[in-house]
This record gives sequence, C-alpha cells and structure tokens, in this order.
Amino acid sequence: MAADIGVTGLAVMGRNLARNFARNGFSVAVHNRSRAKTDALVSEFGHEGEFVGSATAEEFVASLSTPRKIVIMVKAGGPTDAVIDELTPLLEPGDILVDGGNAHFADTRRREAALKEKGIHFAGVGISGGEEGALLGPSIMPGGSKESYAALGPLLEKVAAKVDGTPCCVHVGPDGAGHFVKMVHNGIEYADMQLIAESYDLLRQGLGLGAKELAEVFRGWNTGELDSYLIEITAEVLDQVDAATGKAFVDIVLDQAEQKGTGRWTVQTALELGVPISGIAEAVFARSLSGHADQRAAAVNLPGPSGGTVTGARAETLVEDVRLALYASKMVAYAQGFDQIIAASKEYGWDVDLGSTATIWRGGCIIRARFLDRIREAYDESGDLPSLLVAPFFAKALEQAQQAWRRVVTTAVELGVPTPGFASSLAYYDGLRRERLPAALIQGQRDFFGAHTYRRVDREGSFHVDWSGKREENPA
Ligand SMILES: NC(=O)C1=CN([C@@H]2O[C@H](COP(=O)(O)OP(=O)(O)OC[C@H]3O[C@@H](n4cnc5c(N)ncnc54)[C@H](OP(=O)(O)O)[C@@H]3O)[C@@H](O)[C@H]2O)C=CC1
Ligand SMILES: O=C(CO)[C@H](O)[C@H](O)COP(=O)(O)O
Repeated sequence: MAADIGVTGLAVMGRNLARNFARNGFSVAVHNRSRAKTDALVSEFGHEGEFVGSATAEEFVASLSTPRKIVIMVKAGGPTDAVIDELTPLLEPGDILVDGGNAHFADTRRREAALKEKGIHFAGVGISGGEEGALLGPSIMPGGSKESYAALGPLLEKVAAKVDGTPCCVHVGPDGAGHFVKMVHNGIEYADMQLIAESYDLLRQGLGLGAKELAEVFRGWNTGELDSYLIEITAEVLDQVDAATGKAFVDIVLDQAEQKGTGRWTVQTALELGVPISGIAEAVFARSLSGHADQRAAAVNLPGPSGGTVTGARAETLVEDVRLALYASKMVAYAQGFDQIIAASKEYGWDVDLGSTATIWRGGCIIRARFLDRIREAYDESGDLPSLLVAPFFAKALEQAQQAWRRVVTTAVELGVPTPGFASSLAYYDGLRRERLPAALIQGQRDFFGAHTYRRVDREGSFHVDWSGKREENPA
C-alpha cells in the first residue's frame, strides 16, 4: 500500500515526527541517508503504526501515494539542498516537498522558486517543540502556496499540538513566511531564555538563594502570569543535582551558551528590515559574550562590584520586582518579534495574520506561554496595532510593572550583575514612550559633517545648514 506521507531525515526531530504521523493513523514512508536510523525506527517503533522503511531515495519516493508529500527533516543549509537535489529528479509535477528544518527563509524562497519551475510545490514549514513536541504535538508554522497547504494542512493539523481543541498550525503565508515566523519564534526564545537567566542570576547574587530555592521561586511564578514552558523547565533544571559531585547541576555546567544560528539570523534580518529588536539582539550578544572565555578570564579583575547581597526593604521586594521586570521585558521581546513579522509581511507581501500566529505559539513550541492568549486577543481586536505594547492589556500590565523594572535594573547596576536583557528592554520602552528623542542632535551632527540634511518639526521639506560658511539654512 502506498504511504500517505514520507519523512526523510530520521534524527531526533524526523524520527519523532514520523512516529507522530503514524500514531495519528497515517501510513508513513521513512528514509534516512544512513540506513541504520531507518532500521532502528522501524524495529523499535514499528508497532506504533504503519511504517514503510526504504534504503534508497528511489524506493522511498516509489513507496508514496501521489501527489507525494515528503517532509525533509535534516540539518539546515547544504544538507537540505543535497536532499532536495537527490529527490527532485524522482518527483512529478504536483508533488509537495516540505522542509521542516530550521531553514533560513531566504533559502526557502530560493528553493521554492526553483522547484516551482518544475511544477513541484515546496513548502517551508517551521516546526517547534523539540524532540518531545515532534512526538506529542509540535507547533507548526507552514509557509508555501495555498494549494500545497490544502493538501498538507489536514495532516499537519492532525499531528500539531492542540490548545482548547484548536490546532497550533495555521497556514502562515506564501513562500518563506513559515520559516520567517519560525526564525522569529527562535529569536523570542533566545530573549526569553536570557531574561530568565538574568532573573536567576540577580536573585542568586542579590539574595544569596541556592539553586533549589530558586527552583521553588520559578515554580511559583509558573502558576501566574508568567506560566510558560520555559519557566517550567527552568525550575526542573535548577532542581537537578549532579550525581557525580552532589552539586547543583547548574553549577557544574560550563557557562558558555552555544547557538545554532536562528537567533543570529533574526537579528541580521531585523537590521536589514530596520526593525529595532534590541532585546532579542542583546540575548544573542549575551550568548556570544559568554563564549569569549579568554577575554572573560583576562577581564575578571577589572574594577567594579562583583555581586553582594541586597538587604532591608529592597531584599523583601526583590523576588516580586524581578518577576515583574521579567514579565515586562518579555512583553517587549514579543512586541519586537511581532514588529519584525509585520515588517517582513509588508516587504514580501505575505499578509501574515498576527492573531493566528499568536494562536499557533500557544502550545507545542518552546515559547508557549499563557500570555499568548492576550497577544492573540490584542491582534484580533486591532490588526493594525502600532505596537503590541500599546494594546490596553499590555499598557496596563506595563504600568503595573514599570517601577519594579526600574528598581531591578538599578539594583543590577549597583551589584555589577549584568542584565542586558532587562536594561535594553527598559531602554526600548522608554525610547518608545519618549515624546522627543535625541535623534534630533544626531541629525544635526550628520548634517554638519556630511551635509546629510534634516527635516524640521515646523515645515515640510529637507534642509541643510552651510556649517563651514555663514551657517545659514537652505532647502536641500
Ligand atoms: N533538535 C531540535 O530540537 C530541533 C531541530 N529543528 C530542526 O529540524 C532539523 C532536524 O533536526 P535534528 O533532528 O535535531 O537533526 P540534525 O539537525 O542533527 O540533523 C541530522 C539529520 O540530518 C541528516 N543529514 C545531515 N547531512 C545530510 C546530508 N548531506 N544529506 C542527507 N542527510 C543529511 C542526518 O543523516 P545521517 O543520520 O545520515 O547523518 C540526520 O538524519 C534541523 O533543521 C533542525 O534545525 C527544529 C526544531 C527543533
Ligand atoms: O528550533 C528550536 C526550537 O524551536 C531549537 O531548539 C533551536 O534551534 C535551538 O537553538 P540554539 O541551538 O541556537 O539555542
């Protein structure tokens, strides 16, 4: 019998996605470059559903019902191109190739355009949730044509996570829209993780709390507004004890955060689109700084406070203040991420629905959080919000949090605890709400040294001052 869907690339994500399809009643053709992973999947999990294992790409393609639907789950970049190149000559017009990896959206656009010429649909589909999500229900962000989604959608929606019965899977938009939204998801993931790490660091330094006590703090936070997957797993990580040493697990892990590239892409793309995603950028840079071990070792004795505990009234409110600072900074990260999606949607004509995007992030993915319901409501109520932060729910929450946020940044600065995420998010917030910014002075400087011209607050047009002459203003 011909299989309903194929999965090629059977490492942690592909294997579990294939099992998810099979557990949901689809027959699944499975294939991997090296045969061992295919055999292992069929022998270990064959009882979970109907799998058709193939040793070669030819067998794999031949085992699928037409039009073929093939999900590629391999390393992003060259490996994805290699798989596409191997499969394409075996496919027919109307077949659908899905890239479920973390591809750069520009690669997806290039691949879709090339395959379109051969009549093959190419859909870049963001998938989040890690190993467990792929098996039990990920958040799925499909791009590609409406036509490809008409065929793929029912399968993807069946295996996606569900929240209140709604699948965390909606057609995001054409060509690279799905992978773009997944990239921004990962950028927000970086920001959220950095903010949580700063909260942990400041409370540990400022109050002298141990890892187990901090696990309890995070567990408590997870019952309120901050309820989210990342807060939940933070408590688990902090609770973990290293079997070899009996120390807190977090204390035996090397403090150098790695990255595979999606956070960096988010920032690079934001720079190109001119969108200030400063909180996300700080999170990427904080990981980079952590990895500069030699510089850190050389700088360790530079002057400045190195921790120290907070006492008195400030100590009593620090946990709640940090919770509020985390909540407010997290709102900024999401607002910046959504701004970036809006900018790309306009640039590429994707028409991404922001409320639906918030809906698909409510479950299954790494950034799933209770407050995504509020984001969905905000964009459903007003699709052209100038910033998420001005939506009534968020404006009110920021009002309640902003004084605590300032106290937290002040405390961190006094203690010498680096909080780039909190500080830059607060600076972004203050920058947005400032009636007049010092950008006017920058314009003056630009006009002085480079005759770059400026606009006036009281008249239309561009102007230039003859700085090296009589310093008179002339229309540019
Ligand atoms: N891991 C995670 O939590 C998440 C990963 N992703 C993305 O999903 C995709 C798969 O991730 P993951 O499961 O972690 O696997 P990896 O990213 O570790 O990729 C391993 C898979 O890629 C295959 N592969 C590598 N090079 C080639 C090549 N040149 N030709 C053919 N196949 C090749 C490997 O085959 P072989 O066994 O023969 O070496 C193996 O099946 C990636 O794009 C990743 O970014 C998305 C969300 C979460
Ligand atoms: O895509 C993901 C989740 O949605 C991965 O977990 C993500 O790639 C991890 O990124 P990094 O290794 O850069 O921290």
